[in-house]
Parts: sequence; structure tokens; C-alpha cells
Amino acid sequence: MAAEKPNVVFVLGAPGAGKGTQCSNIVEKFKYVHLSAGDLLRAERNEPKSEFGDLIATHIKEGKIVPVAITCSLLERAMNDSMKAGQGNNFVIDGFPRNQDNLDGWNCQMGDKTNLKFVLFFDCPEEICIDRCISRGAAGSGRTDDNKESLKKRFETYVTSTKPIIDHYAEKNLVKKVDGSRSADAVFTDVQALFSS
Ligand SMILES: Nc1ncnc2c1ncn2[C@@H]1O[C@H](COP(=O)(O)OP(=O)(O)OP(=O)(O)O)[C@@H](O)[C@H]1O
Ligand SMILES: Nc1ccn([C@@H]2O[C@H](COP(=O)(O)O)[C@@H](O)[C@H]2O)c(=O)n1
Repeated sequence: MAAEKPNVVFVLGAPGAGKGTQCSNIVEKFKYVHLSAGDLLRAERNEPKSEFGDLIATHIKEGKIVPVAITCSLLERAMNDSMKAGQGNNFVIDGFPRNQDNLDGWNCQMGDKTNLKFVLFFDCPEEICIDRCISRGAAGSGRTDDNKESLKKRFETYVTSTKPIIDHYAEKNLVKKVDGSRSADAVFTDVQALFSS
């Protein structure tokens, strides 16, 4: 890890709340690198030689959270690779930490090596999120979890496991909440204000 601690913004919200979309906007406008825990897990699942491929595939389809040792190692490696490649020291980490295991594992493995700036939370009603994910699946996302059955489970996981993590950070005054139910442009106007301040 570099001498200067990398800055981290965690990006959380329900499935389909717009995390990935807004992270792409943040990268375009600000000097941030986007790391999506879900994308890293999907890439690892698709590695023919991965010892975790089957476990990850099952967890994703069932909307369950993969053990943190796997996810945190993928994130740390991606951060190191990106810093070595000279892409800078500022990271938006999308879809992490998603449960208490993620939070504890990160604090243990990465807490002292990184500087958590804030947690960006996209608040969006379940019906809107589900419609967006179903449309994304119908448009050919190829995701094994953009279907009604998986989405029901993903939402259960969000409510029971991820929401308490957002609440935990809110108690520490680290959460910046944005209404994610509006158009992507309107949402980004608020996001820009947060990253500019
Ligand atoms: N503000 C918005 N209004 C309408 N559609 C949106 C908006 N933001 C994102 N979308 C669309 O909704 C779908 C989900 O968006 P996105 O992938 O950004 O969400 P996410 O929170 O990262 O989802 P997941 O956690 O499932 O990966 C995409 O098809 C995207 O184009
Ligand atoms: N910290 C995480 C993040 C994601 N997962 C698994 O990946 C699925 C898809 O995540 P997206 O952020 O791309 O929607 C998610 O439902 C989990 O199964 C994880 O285990 N841990």
C-alpha cells in the first residue's frame, strides 16, 4: 500500500438505487477510481481457475453476501493495482460494506491503511429499484440476479444486513444521503455538490 493513505468513499443503497451509474459519473467528473465489489466478485466467479467461483456464483444468485475474506482481498488487490498504475489515491467503493462481516473484515484488514471520507447513501424506494433491475435484466444485463426471485432475496439481505451498516455509519455522522429516486441527472447534481464541498 502507498505511503499516503488512500481516500475511500463507500457507496451504499438498495439494488438498483443507482450506485454504479453515479460512480461512473463521479469518475468522469472527479479524480476517483471506481471499485465495485459486485463487479470484482463477478470477475472472480468467471475466472476458470478460481477456487471461489462456485461459492460466489451461488451467493450472487441467492442474494447472499460472500465472506469478507474473499471480497476484501479482491478490493485490496484492485486498490493496489490501480495505485501502481498511477490512477490516484481516491476510491469510490460501490456496494461495500454490505453486512457486519464486511464491516469487521474491512476494519481489520484495511481500516488502518485507508482514510474513510464518508458514506454516500442512495435512498430509493423498493418498487423503483426493482423496476430498474428488471428493466436492466430485460435489456440484456446478463446478470444471474436481475430476476424477480433473486431480487426478492437481495432486498431481504439489503433490509436485514446492509441497512444496519448504513445506520451504524449514520450514528457516526459519516452518511451523506441522496434521494436516488429522481432522474440520473438530478441525482448527480446533488452528488456533485457533495464531492465539490
Ligand atoms: N436515476 C435513475 N433513473 C432511472 N434509471 C436509473 C437511474 N439510475 C440508474 N438507473 C438504471 O437502473 C439500473 C440500475 O442502476 P445501477 O446499476 O446504477 O444501480 P446499482 O445501485 O449499482 O445496482 P446494483 O446494486 O444492482 O448493481 C441501470 O439499468 C441504470 O441504467
Ligand atoms: N460486498 C458485496 C457486494 C456484492 N456481493 C454479491 O454480489 C451481488 C451483486 O452485487 P451488486 O453490488 O453488483 O448488486 C450481491 O447481491 C451479493 O451476492 C457480496 O457478496 N458482497
